[in-house]
Amino acid sequence: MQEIFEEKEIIISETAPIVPMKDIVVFPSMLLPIFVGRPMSLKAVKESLNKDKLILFVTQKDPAIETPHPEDLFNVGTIALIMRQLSLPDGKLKLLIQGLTKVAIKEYIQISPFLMAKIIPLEDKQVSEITVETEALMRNVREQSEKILSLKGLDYEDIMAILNSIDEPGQLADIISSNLRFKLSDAQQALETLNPIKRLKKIHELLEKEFQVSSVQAKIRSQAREEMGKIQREYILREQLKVIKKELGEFDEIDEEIEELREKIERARMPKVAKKEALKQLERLSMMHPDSGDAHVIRTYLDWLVELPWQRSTKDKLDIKQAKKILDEDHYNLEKVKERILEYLSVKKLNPQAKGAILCFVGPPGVGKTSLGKSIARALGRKFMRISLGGIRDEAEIRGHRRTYIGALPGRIIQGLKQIGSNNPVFMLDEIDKIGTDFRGDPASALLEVLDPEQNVNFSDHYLNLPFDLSKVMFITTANLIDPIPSALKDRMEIIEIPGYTQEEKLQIALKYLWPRQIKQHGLTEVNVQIFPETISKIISYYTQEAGVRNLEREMGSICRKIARKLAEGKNETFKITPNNLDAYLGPPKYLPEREIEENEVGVATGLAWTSYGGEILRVEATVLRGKGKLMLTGQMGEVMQESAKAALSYVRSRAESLGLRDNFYEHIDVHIHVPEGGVPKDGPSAGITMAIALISALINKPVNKETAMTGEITLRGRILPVGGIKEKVLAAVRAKVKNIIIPEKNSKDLIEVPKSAKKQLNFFLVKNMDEVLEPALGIKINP
Ligand SMILES: Nc1ncnc2c1ncn2[C@@H]1O[C@H](COP(=O)(O)OP(=O)(O)OP(=O)(O)O)[C@@H](O)[C@H]1O
Repeated sequence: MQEIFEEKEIIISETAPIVPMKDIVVFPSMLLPIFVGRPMSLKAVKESLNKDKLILFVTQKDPAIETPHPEDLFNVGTIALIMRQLSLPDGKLKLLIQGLTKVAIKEYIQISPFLMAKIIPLEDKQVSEITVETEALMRNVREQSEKILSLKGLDYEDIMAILNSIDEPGQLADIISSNLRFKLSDAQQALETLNPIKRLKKIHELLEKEFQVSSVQAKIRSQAREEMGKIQREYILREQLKVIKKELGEFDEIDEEIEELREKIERARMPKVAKKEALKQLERLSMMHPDSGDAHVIRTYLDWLVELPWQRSTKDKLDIKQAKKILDEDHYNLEKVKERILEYLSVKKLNPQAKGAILCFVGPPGVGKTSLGKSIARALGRKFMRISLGGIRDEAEIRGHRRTYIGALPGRIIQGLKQIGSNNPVFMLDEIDKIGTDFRGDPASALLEVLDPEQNVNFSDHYLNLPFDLSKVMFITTANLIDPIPSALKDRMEIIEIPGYTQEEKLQIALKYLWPRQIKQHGLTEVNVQIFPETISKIISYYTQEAGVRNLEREMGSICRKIARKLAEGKNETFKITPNNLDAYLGPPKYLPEREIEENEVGVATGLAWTSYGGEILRVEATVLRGKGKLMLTGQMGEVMQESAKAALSYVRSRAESLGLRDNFYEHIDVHIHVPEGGVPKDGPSAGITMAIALISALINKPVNKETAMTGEITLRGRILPVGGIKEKVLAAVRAKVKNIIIPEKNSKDLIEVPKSAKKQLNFFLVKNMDEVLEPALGIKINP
């Protein structure tokens, strides 16, 4: 390269065309090949070739810019001579260039079609003498370069020969910079430093840093190589073993099975502990007789491990508007519940890590608890899984059996997750109010571990004997009644009550959801069959008696089946289902509206009960017989109900005088209280005031107003305490066509839940104590 300078003196003109460089800083002493492809650069090269073959290479501040403007370029670059050029088939040019001198850009005189600038040559400062210090610096720099090049595994001998031959500090710095590809900004800074000693010092620093990075890089590379080597070695050995066994005729299905399991373990993306355990068990399996019982146990265990969705999740859709649309599409009304679900999803959207509360839907059967769960899963884009906990008494149902048991299996939670194949489904646990406890452990406490966000990250199933992360699962529980839910579980859940539907609500649900769904499911259309709202009302009153709509849907299903058959038999007409021809489809009515009492009777009071099937009318009968002060209670009353009857009697005794009874009236009589229907067990304190009224009516021989229904717990002193299920009870009172309803004053807050249409049909008496009940029920007033 020296030769070029000597052959012909090069005069650098005042202007130069510019080629912007994306990823390299060109130094004066560099001889290097360059590819030019951008249109602006090709034009600049053409200009230079037409003139003096000199061209200015300036580096871009940001390599990502495709068409740089002056402000995108550094201000100092290197003028180079194009020594050779070669056109490539793709239109690019390959140049061989020799860096000549640094220049600073004074001003741009042209921007398009290529950049051109006025330039001022920059001279390095003179170094008068090479001091000992400089010499030492130069040696250090050479040594470091050698180390780095060798760490990078490059062929360094030629470069070192050049570096050793240079004794000018500035030139040494440039050659190193051009050969050791520093970061662009560092290399540019070196280019701009005109003091050669300072420049070399800067290079020294950069080399030091580079050395450290290269050492670490080399270490990582060798570790990776070692690791790969180990895996490859094992693989090769195993393959060889296979071949040898095959040659010897020993390779059989067992080895193949082990290999297959090993591959499955590798693919199952288990956490480290689980994988370690799986490989351990696989090793044991490979040493066992394949038909032994133990081998079978291990095989089943490994099958479970490899098929569990350890890391498999579905992606959540958290579009709240869309979720609302889906919930509305699937369910009529239920605004409160939907609102709560949307809030839950919104929190999830803002903070995906949030450990949301566990929702618990409580309500009678057929009110849509399960189908709400399904809608939530649909709205979130998750899978849906449902298991029923009704009647579970054994803890192992939840947590699995230890593997030592014959036929042991994981618990239902792990089973469900395997079945569904993702670790974040919406998981519905039905009938949480019906789990029991006995000598086989306490399933509720195992459930606590499942539901508690603090613990379920490491849920341990006895069968797996390994922690499984349940924290991504969205658990929803359902129950018919709140009270039987174990309180520790209740504390961890957010209870959302879904009370029964009114007649009107049922009608709307039937018209908008159930009927269209049924006709579609049976392959019918609106053309084949028409149903009238009055017909549906008749089905609701005469063919079903429920708080939900499940039986209603079933009855509609049977209508559709009958019509489908007729159509299939060739009857091509439009079937109109009217209240009058309903019998032809569903047979005679199954229920007649609740019996109305013909006239006011002595000793019969109308109470209101709340069962898991909704509200019901409850007639309480009391009779006074000659006797010795005995209290007889019949009609399968539970303990609480019996105590409540005793409290009612004690109240009557304490108010004997005001009621016009003798002080010791009870000494000569027996009292019998009966609650029909005798075959059905009943319990709870809410019939307290009803029993008291029936009793007083029998004692004072005054009939009870048949238009009045009542509910409330009574204390010994006649105070009236609030009771549950007010909405259901009010609805039952409306169905029974009574006019007045007596409820505890403390229950007034629950009336908000009661539909307005129902409230309009009743006179409400909100009472604080028993004395206030006497007037609407018996038409008597007593002094407090
Ligand atoms: N508000 C509603 N809007 C539309 N359909 C409803 C509504 N409520 C209930 N349903 C329908 O009633 C049927 C029964 O509901 P679902 O099976 O969800 O009841 P459930 O409350 O889970 O009962 P269980 O406690 O017995 O499991 C479903 O087909 C459901 O779609």
